[in-house]
Amino acid sequence: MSLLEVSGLGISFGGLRAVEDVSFSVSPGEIVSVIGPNGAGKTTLFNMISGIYRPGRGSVRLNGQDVTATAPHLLARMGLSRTFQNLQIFQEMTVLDNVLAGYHLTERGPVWADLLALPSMRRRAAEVRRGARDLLARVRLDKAAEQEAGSLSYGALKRLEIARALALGPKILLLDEPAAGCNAVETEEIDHLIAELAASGIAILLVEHDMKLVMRISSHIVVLDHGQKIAEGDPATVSRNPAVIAAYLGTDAPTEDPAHADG
Ligand SMILES: Nc1ncnc2c1ncn2[C@@H]1O[C@H](COP(=O)(O)OP(=O)(O)OP(=O)(O)O)[C@@H](O)[C@H]1O
Repeated sequence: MSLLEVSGLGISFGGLRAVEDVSFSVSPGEIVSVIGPNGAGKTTLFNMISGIYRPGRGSVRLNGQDVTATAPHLLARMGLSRTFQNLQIFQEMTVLDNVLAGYHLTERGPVWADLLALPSMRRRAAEVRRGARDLLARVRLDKAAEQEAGSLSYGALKRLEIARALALGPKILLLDEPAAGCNAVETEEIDHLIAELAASGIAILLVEHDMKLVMRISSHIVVLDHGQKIAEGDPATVSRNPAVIAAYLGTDAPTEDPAHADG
């Protein structure tokens, strides 16, 4: 069974049908990318899946359960985490504290236990710190744990954001343009990290403009244009699809023509 099932999802803003009747699914360990020219509806689709927008039509199922329009913090507890197109990092906090912030959603201990510094809470706090350090090692930022986040390179900040999303132990991770603004080396690091996360069994749903990255790592690609799904399939099939090529050639948006992006 698929981990995430999106069925007939749609939303309108005023008269504009920003997303219309979009369906697809994502299984554990799979990397599914959503691509399309600027304004195609990718971020809006992400916002509906992650509970930020209430869909006008259709449904989202997580592990067989209907989670349509469930609040983001509840979805996070149920195993769906996301990152955002614009960095959501606390620049003045340390790298480690940024990851620790990601644990808040799952912490459910009573406040009085915290205030009394009960041994159980101290043990839990130590466990969480160990977990946060393990996550930093996973994104290759363990040596920077005590540094101010603001001192990191852009690519490192993008990986830090992924580490924070991992704090919640997601079964599926939604990544909104994880390589945007990164140079070639940083993009390759993100590429390896995403592949490692998928290999560990996490399902990945990706929105990304970097076609080389998309074509290299995706198991499946969903193509949107003007809010509608115009194609889907493996990278080779999608990059040869005439409707996809036409959608990209009709705009200045793409980083690269998907038909020539496998090099
Ligand atoms: N909150 C909103 N209110 C009104 N219109 C919106 C809103 N959010 C998105 N739209 C419109 O919906 C359409 C889809 O936008 P969306 O940002 O989802 O596209 P996108 O594919 O993510 O684009 P990009 O690649 O530029 O990030 C656009 O026409 C956009 O102007």
